[in-house]
Order: sequence, then structure tokens, then C-alpha cells
Amino acid sequence: MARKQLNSGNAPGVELAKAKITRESLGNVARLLTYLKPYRGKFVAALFFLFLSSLVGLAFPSFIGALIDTAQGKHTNSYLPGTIQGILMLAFAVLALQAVVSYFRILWFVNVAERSLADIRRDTYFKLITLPMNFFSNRRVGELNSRISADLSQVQDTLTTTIAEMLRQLVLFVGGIVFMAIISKKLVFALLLVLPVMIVFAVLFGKFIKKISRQAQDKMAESNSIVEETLSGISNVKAFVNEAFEATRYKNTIREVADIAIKGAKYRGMFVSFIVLCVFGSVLGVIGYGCVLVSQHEITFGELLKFSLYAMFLGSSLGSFPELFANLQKAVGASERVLEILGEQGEPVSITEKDNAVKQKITGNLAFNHINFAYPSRPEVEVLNQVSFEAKAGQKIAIVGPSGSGKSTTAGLILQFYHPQSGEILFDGKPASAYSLTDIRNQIAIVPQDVMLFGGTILENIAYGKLTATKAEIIEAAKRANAHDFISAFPESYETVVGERGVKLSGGQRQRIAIARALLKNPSILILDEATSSLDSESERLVQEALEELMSGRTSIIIAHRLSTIREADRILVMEKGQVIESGTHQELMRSEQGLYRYLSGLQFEVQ
Ligand SMILES: Nc1ncnc2c1ncn2[C@@H]1O[C@H](COP(=O)(O)OP(=O)(O)OP(=O)(O)O)[C@@H](O)[C@H]1O
Repeated sequence: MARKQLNSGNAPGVELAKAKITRESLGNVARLLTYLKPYRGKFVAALFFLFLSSLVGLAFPSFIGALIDTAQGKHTNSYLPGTIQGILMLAFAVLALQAVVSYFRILWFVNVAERSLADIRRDTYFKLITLPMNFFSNRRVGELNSRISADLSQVQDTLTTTIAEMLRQLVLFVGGIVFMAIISKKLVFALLLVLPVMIVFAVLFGKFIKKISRQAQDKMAESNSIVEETLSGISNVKAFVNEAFEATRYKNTIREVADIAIKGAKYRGMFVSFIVLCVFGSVLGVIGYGCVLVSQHEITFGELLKFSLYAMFLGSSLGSFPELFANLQKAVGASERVLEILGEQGEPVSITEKDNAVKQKITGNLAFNHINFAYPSRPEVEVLNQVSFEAKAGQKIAIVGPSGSGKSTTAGLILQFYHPQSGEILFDGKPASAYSLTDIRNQIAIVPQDVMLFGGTILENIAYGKLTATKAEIIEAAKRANAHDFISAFPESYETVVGERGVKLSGGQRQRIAIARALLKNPSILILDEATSSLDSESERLVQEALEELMSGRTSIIIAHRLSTIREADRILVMEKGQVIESGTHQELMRSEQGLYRYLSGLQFEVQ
């Protein structure tokens, strides 16, 4: 039977989909096996030791048979000593060899698998974080996460356990047949008569079971995503009093999972019963026939015992194949999903820190020239239509407009998260393509609506803007961002842990941390995505002051929700349905009586 896993993988409990084993899928997996290359010496040694230990395992029935025969005064095996003592001594020596070999085989297999898996994990992660935004908009975080955790753990299990076990069982199977044939061809012939029928039946049955377990896995994934969505949006669930709705939704899918799994278990149970009945039943029949041969003095009693032990090896290795094969199928599926990521085209960004130094400086001139854009996931919906504007270095450009008009999309294009289908984005008069992606993003900072803080300390969170910053630089940035005072008020000051397991910061405090982060980055172009939720007036004043400090001397693109904050902007672009329909200063735009800006201003004035 398949052994317990020997590694750090966390695959148990996560049922992974299996894939068809075809020449193509095996070819794919072979691509992952190239990760074994640096460790091939150890891997080959482990394989050899595995082979050796399996082979040595095959010697035991011979020892036992020979012991019985010798006790009865017969010397049936000319390769072994003729005395009980001699056989025992040799058997113990082989046992000791087996112990040593087994130790190294496990150690080396795990060693190779863990190291190569760490390499695959690293590459997959590197690939993931350099993939374009479009890749992420089409996938769920949970699904991607499971590729790195569950899928790779399955591959790991296969490398450390399944492959080894398959080889071991194969050696026992083939070796068993050969040794049995040496004892009695007639008996082996009898055994081989029943085997092929059982194998064909087992394969067909296995396919059927696979289909059912796939259904269960799909349903399970559905129920997992309910949990994930509900928990990550728990405040929404509570606010809408939708606990009952979510509970029913989850209860129903989970019941379906159970129903399908039970249906699967029924057939799996039948499958196991079949194996037990047929495999062991036929072994029993064959041994019965062996007894007849002993009574006719064709073989000795010791040889029959030896044969029976080999037959048991054969039975157990046959019994273990379905599970091992299923594991292999899962690993093939898992590898294909991992390879899918590894095969994606990443963005040309560097993942080595030393390549991140700015090579081409941008002073801060930015222009959009007749930009047309549709998201790759929805190519038929034009989100930006002929958008043109210019921001000279140091200017403040505000973008206003109703929800869905394309403001955040414009920011995404500046950051090169996406690329326009037509038109050009120019930095200092040169097209974006003339710069490396790293150079552009290194010289732009964004203060987003929802500031994301990592689960580390405040110091680390500010340092995210410039990883090489000294503590003095970080404190200086925090001071300029009006954040130093509130940070110092915490008992652990800059070492205070924030995020899920730490202090919860208020919206205004988070924004000031984001501003400090941006100050530290010292960008030429700044994108401010103004928070829609309003802060209390003191907090608002502190944030506004910090923003003024941040904006001074840089090109700022302000996505504004409150028109009161952008009166001083050099130009205001008014967007509607992906088009810039008005542009000018606050005064200019207010003069246009029928203008959208004036209308929106009026609305906000009424609300305030
Ligand atoms: N990743 C995406 N894939 C496909 N369509 C998107 C994507 N992101 C936004 N859109 C669509 O693009 C349009 C413009 O969205 P955008 O977020 O730029 O608007 P916005 O003006 O910033 O709105 P808001 O003020 O509500 O933030 C919307 O119709 C939106 O549905």
C-alpha cells in the first residue's frame, strides 16, 4: 500500500483533480522534472538504493523457504549456505544492509524532492508576481494560492513517495514473478491466467471512480470559494444581515459534496472488495494448486512457502497500484496547472533588487494622446475613448466624473498595468515603450483609496516605498506625512505591528502611512486616488496637509471624489463614459452653465 508521506507537503486533506495520463501530459511533467537536474546525482543514487532495497526485500522469501527446507534436511537452494546457522547469518547481514540502504534512500529522496520543489515554488511565485494585471482579473486569489500550496505539495508527494513506491512495487511485482517461475512454471501460469482479466476490470472501474471524485472536487472547490468570499467580505455579510443566505448557500453545496463523495465511496468500496476478493481469492486458489503439487512431490514444502510469500508480494503490489496511479494522475494534473503559470508571459520586470535602480530618469511630463482602451477580459466594451491630456512636470491634474467613467482605468494605464489598444502615453515626450517597465513604475507612486498595509510593523510598511531606506529616512518621511505623532503615541512606536494580528489603524492614519510610503519613494509622478469615505475634519486636515507636502514639486494626477479638494488644480478633466468631455481650471469650468462639472459641483454643494 502507498506509504505515508515523508515530506513537508500539505497535500493531505486537499483532494486534487486528477488528469489523464497521456504521452503529452507526461511530457509536460517531464518539463517539471528538469528541476531535478541540479540534484541528479543524489536522485540517481536514491533510485539505485531504492532498487537495491526492493531487490533485497525479494531475498527474504528465499531465506525463509531455504530455512524450512534445511530444517527438513533438504538443500534446495544452491546459492545459500546448507546450514540453518549459515542461512540465518546471511539473512541478518542482508537485513543490516537493507536498513542502511533504506535510510539513505529516504533521506536522499526527500532531500532532492524538497530542494527541487523549493526551486519550483520560488519560480512559480516569481512568475506569479510578475504576471500582468489582466491575469489576476480573470482568476481568484484562492485558486492561485492553491497552485503554490496544494498543487505543488502533490507534486512533492509524488516525487518523494509515489514514484519511489511505484518503483518498489514494480520491482517486487516483476521480481516476484521471476522467482516464482524459478520455483514452478505451472503455478505461475495458473496465477497469470487470472491476472490480466483482473487488471482490465480494475482499470475500467478506476476510470469510473475517477469521474465521480472529480465531481466531488469541483463541488468542494465551489464550497471553499463560498467560505473565502464570505469571510473576506464578512462586514458586507453582516451589514446586509445575509448570514442566513450564506449559511444556506454553504449548507447546500456542502451537502452535495457529501452526497457525491458517498456515491464515490460506494463504488470505491466495491472496487476494494473486488480487489480483495479476486486478488486474494486467486492467490488462495493458486496455493491450493501448489499443495497438490507438493503432495505429488513436484515441489518441496519450503518452496511452496516461498511461492506463497512471493504471491503475497504480488497481491499487495497489485493492490497498491490503483492508489499509486491515482496519486500520479493527481500529480500530473497539479503539474499541468503549475506549468500553466510557468508558461505564462510575465511582464518584463526584474526580480533582482540590484536591477531596480532607475536607469532613465523621468522629470514628470506626462501626456495621453488619443488613447483608446478596452480591458482584455472585456474587449467589446470601450472603457477609454480618445482620451488626451497633458500634465507638465509639477502640475496638478484632477480627474473627476461619475462612477465608472474611467478614472481608475486612466491611473492603471499610467502605471502600465494595461496597455492601450491605440494612442500613446508619453513620459517626458517619449513613448512609454522607450522606458523599461521598472523605470516607469519606480518613478510613479500611487496613494490608493484603500490603503493596503502588510501584516508587519509600521516601519516595514513605510519602508515598502523604498526598501533600502534607513530608519532616519523613514521617520523623516513619517514626519512630513503628519504620521510621526500618532505613531510615536503607540507604546511600541514604529515597531507596532499592524494588520490582521496587530493594531487596527483608522482610515486617516492608514492614508498618512501610505503618504509617508510615497514620500519615501520620491516619485516624479504621483497618482492620488482620493478616498471616497470622508474623514473627520481634524483627520482630513492632517491628511490634506500631508498630501500637499507630497504633491509639491511633482506631477500629480488626482482622482477626485470631493470637488472641494481640487479647486487649486492646474487643470481639471471631467470624464464621462470613457471620454474627457470638459477640461479647464475650476473657474473656467464653473463658467460653463450647462457643464457636467458645474452640475456635479452643485450636487456636492447641496449634499454638504
Ligand atoms: N479589470 C477590469 N476588467 C474589465 N472591466 C473593468 C475592469 N476594471 C474596470 N472595468 C470597467 O471599466 C469601466 C471604468 O471603470 P473605472 O474603475 O476606471 O471607473 P472609475 O471612473 O474609476 O469609477 P469609480 O469612481 O467608481 O472608481 C467600468 O465600466 C468598469 O466596469
